Amino acid sequence: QTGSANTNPSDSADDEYITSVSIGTPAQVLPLDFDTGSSDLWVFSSETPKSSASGHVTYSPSKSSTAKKLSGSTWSIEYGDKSSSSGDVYTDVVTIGGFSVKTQAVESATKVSTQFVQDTVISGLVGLGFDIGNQVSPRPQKTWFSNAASSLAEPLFTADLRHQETGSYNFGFIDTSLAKGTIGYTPADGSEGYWGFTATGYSVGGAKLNRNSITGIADTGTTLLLLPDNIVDAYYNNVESAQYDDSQEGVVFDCDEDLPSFSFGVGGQTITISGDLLNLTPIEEGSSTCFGGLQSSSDIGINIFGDVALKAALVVFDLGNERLGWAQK
Ligand SMILES: Cc1nn(C)c(C)c1CC(=O)Nc1ccccn1
Repeated sequence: QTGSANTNPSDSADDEYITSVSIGTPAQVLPLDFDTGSSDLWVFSSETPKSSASGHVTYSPSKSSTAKKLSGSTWSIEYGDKSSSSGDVYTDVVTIGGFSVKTQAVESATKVSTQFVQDTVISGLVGLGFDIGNQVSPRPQKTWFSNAASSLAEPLFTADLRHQETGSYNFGFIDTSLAKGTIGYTPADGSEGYWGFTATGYSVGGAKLNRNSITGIADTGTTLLLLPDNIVDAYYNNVESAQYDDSQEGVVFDCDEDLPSFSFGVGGQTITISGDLLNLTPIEEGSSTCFGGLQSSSDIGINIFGDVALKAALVVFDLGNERLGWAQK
């Protein structure tokens, strides 16, 4: 068996990617953010304070004949950007891309931070990280993919995120036609809950790859490519108008700059992110100053290959072989 779901950028800056997920009987369809950087499936629900839920599509377990309360279970999660949510837990049928998991833990939010309240285009997250990262207490729950893996043709999924166009999450199979290059594989480290890996080197503007390795995570739930200061500086030294903008908390530059590409080596392949993908968006509507897709990870403590990097590749999240595959798109 397999599953295939389309995913769409949430806005003109490709801030997030929205995928429709069916929950319950009859189906309640919610727009969710698939996040390989976390391991909880949580949703805005009938239990979310009305003021917080305003503008969001919500899940009502009481309207689902297959919903069951997981008595005594609660959850609470805080993301790296300090956004957070918490609540209680139901099990229900969850269908993604035509594949159904009958008894999936659906974490219902009774509390959500302002970042989520304001982000009305999504109704929650689908964690696609490793089960060890799940935040349900007292008994941690499995992710949707973990529950699905044993029934899928192959225990893997792929992410094909695109700039301003429809992409896909495929489960149980690899559509190699989505990629231009060969898929290179490298070991994945799931010990922290997310998909950790090491890139073997990098280069700016088509130069030869150096051999400075970068250890980080492949994170569909984070917008940016977040790397150490030395790499960020090496990149923006090639961008004449680049400067750090305190209010934007990142490097900005003139929108009409011709940005260099950024490449990294992984699994014997080279993934090149075009300069266009590294110009994220004007800092404000109509501004001629743009915000960079590559920013510093130095105060985060972890390097994150977020959507800006993932958009350049077809990425295979191979749980069965504990490895990540990358192919140029
Ligand atoms: C770890 C980290 N530090 N900082 C500054 C950022 C932005 C991150 C990544 C992060 O928070 N991603 C996220 C946020 C909400 C939902 C899903 N993923």
